[in-house]
Amino acid sequence: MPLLSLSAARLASLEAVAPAASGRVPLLDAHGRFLAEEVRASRTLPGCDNSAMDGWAVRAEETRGANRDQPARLRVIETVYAGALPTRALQPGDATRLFTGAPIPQGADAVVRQEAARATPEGQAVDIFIQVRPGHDIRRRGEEVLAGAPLVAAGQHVSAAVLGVLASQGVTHVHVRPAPRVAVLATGDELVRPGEPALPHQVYESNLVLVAALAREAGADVRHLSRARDDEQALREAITRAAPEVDVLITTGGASVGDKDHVKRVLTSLGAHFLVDGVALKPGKPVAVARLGRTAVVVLPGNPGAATVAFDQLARPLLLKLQGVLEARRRVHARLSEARHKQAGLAYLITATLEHDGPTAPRAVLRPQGAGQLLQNLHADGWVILPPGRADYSEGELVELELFDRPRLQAVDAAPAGLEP
Ligand SMILES: Nc1nc2c(c(=O)[nH]1)N[C@H]1C(S)=C(S)[C@@H](COP(=O)(O)OP(=O)(O)OC[C@H]3O[C@@H](n4cnc5c(N)ncnc54)[C@H](O)[C@@H]3O)O[C@H]1N2
Ligand code: MOO
Repeated sequence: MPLLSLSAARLASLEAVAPAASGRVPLLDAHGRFLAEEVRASRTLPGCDNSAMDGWAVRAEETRGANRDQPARLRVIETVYAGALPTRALQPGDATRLFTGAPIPQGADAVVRQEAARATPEGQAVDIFIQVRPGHDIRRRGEEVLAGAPLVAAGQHVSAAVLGVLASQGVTHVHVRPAPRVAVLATGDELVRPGEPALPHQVYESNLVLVAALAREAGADVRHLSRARDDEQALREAITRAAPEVDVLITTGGASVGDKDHVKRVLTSLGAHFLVDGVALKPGKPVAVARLGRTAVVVLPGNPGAATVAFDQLARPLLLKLQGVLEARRRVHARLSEARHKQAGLAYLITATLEHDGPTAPRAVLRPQGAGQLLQNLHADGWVILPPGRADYSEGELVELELFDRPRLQAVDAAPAGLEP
């Protein structure tokens, strides 16, 4: 199979999965999932004009000219707490004592907070020390949202903020799709389990925890972590054990062309159907995506830096699609901090930090890059994308940077045709 371009590989790999059926769950169980439905406001909020402060409801015109030396004296006709209703309308010269959240009585058009007034000892009257305008310290009915307005779109991540909004509407349950079940399998004879002694030629196995955490960040339920030797039989057994239990099996290592790189061969012998086998991408070129029975399989290269890029570009979209979500990262233009030479036929993704140093486009400061390295990923703002078709880039040249932060999320079925995932 020839190397696919990154965008072609993305589209091809998304064919490996379809969104799971959604179910209705209690609000808190939806935390961290993605909404499978649009939620509209069923209530207008606030539901009525109410006080933003503890104080007195007044007729604003009756505070004209009031100050500490010449307060406006008003008669207090009743006290209203949040959750109660006023029973009397304000007539000229009246005020109602009320507390934050209490409904505004008829006839009142402003609130004076209690620090700007003083009640007489018996509480029958109040001296107002400030002049207020109509609307002062009143939260207006509907100023937050009107019944029927869209609140949260399908595909949105259910954060604490989203849950708060839904609860404020009296919602108890929402539709979400279940977390995709994931297994991660690391291969490599040179790998040593963290915690055990490692000689200089040996490597601590770090991809299991790395990939499991990346999968969780994409909403997955990581069920199964395992390791296998670079041995066809051991790999066959490990894959056969893990795959049927999960929606997505992610392997790392043994993906390339070396004598001990058996993963793709073993998958083929088990009947896997490859949708992607190699991408014009660096790092991450050997990545593959296949279907093995009902399980999608993503074969990541063993180099941790390459595994990170390949996961981000192919496994993450696939996990999100299972949850009904299409993610589009924001892109900005930035000036390259240094010249770069690359292989012309490949797209390069290089971690970078953005530095805003003036009125022009920000600088993309490239992190030291190596497919085997991970430190480059710490504190990065995104990937600089150097597309295929060119080999040399000069310092200061404008390039595109894909930001990790605040991607746009949409429901898969709501995505307009032609939007590149
Ligand atoms: N002759 C060629 N050699 C290579 C090619 C090629 O096209 N022709 N491709 C290169 C590319 S690109 C990559 S990326 C690597 C990845 O290949 P593998 O997936 O087969 O990775 P391994 O050989 O198993 O390991 C590579 C490297 O990563 C370390 N590693 C592996 N697993 C882990 C782990 N779980 N935790 C930490 N580190 C791990 C391993 O020790 C190796 O250093 O192949 C190139 N070769
Ligand atoms: O994917 Mo490899 O990391 O390009 O060397």
